[in-house]
Amino acid sequence: MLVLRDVQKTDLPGLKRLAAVLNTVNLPNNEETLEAIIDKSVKSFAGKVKNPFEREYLFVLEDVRNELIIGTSMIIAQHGTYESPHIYYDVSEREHYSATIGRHFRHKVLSIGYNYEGPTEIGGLVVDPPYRATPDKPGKQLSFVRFLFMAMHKRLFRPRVLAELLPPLLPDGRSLLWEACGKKFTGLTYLEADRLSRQNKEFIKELFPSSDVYASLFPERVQKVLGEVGPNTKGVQRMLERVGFRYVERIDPFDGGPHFEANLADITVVRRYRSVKVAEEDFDMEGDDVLVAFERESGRNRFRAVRTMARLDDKNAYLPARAKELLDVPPGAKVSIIPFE
Ligand SMILES: NC(=[NH2+])NCCC[C@H](N)C(=O)O
Repeated sequence: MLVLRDVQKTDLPGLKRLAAVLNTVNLPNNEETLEAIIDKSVKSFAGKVKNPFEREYLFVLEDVRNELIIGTSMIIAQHGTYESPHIYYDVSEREHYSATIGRHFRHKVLSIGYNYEGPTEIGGLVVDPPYRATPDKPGKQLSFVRFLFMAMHKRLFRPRVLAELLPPLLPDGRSLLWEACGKKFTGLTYLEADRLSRQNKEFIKELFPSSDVYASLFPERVQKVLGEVGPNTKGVQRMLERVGFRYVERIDPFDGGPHFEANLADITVVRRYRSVKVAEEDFDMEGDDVLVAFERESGRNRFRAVRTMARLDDKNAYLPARAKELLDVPPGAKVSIIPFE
């Protein structure tokens, strides 16, 4: 069985193993970066980062049979601050018409934009390949646990939630949009720029053209990837759409990956969030597929959640003994629940 929980300092080797097999920007394969992410998350869960909007939470999914970390996901309480704005391209359409020669054009125009009080961002979703597409649905668990956590702590998050989705990339990891645009203004490779942008965004603001860019100037195959997701991200896109996220006509200024957003309060599973007491009796038969979380006030590993069958009435949740054991929750304690369907 699988358990979702807040990352611990002791998870570093587990995360390194995962980062090494995946080699993705979502989980950088670099010890110092991983350490910094863990440290920030531990402080965030413990409330030791004073300003809630500076918190960043890393969830891990652990296979309890072999204690392997098989995936991660993140919540960044606010993406885009005064020191480090969230940068994007607004995608709009502009029409040109000449009466004298009778020509009409519809152009796609990219306009650079900045958010200084940005939305809450969900990201960093990775799953160990052998576990993908298994009946436990680890990817969906890691995605939904963020909605569960945000539903439990709405005041700690912004009213808008953003997901920046990965675009299709070339087999060698380059981006078609970057080759046609960003590279010409920065002199950097996509990988260099992507890495640098995690610490420093000044160079984007200074070097990217501040005026609008007509996408019509790009080769056809570049225009085609604007706002498209890569083949491995199609499932994520569908899942986000099912819970209420929409493409907001914004893309990543480097690679053209689309931005999907929703109001936190409107996300379907957030609306159906419930907080109830754990019943004395075990779960019997009829029930629903849910994600249940139990949170402790103090100590390490404050947050735990599992996917399980459960029956709910007005005040109580009837949980299988195994789920209670994995959550380490006593009868009568309050648990938080969202549907998993
Ligand atoms: N793929 C990238 N690194 N894009 C550049 C940064 C864009 C991102 N929205 C930010 O403001 O942080």
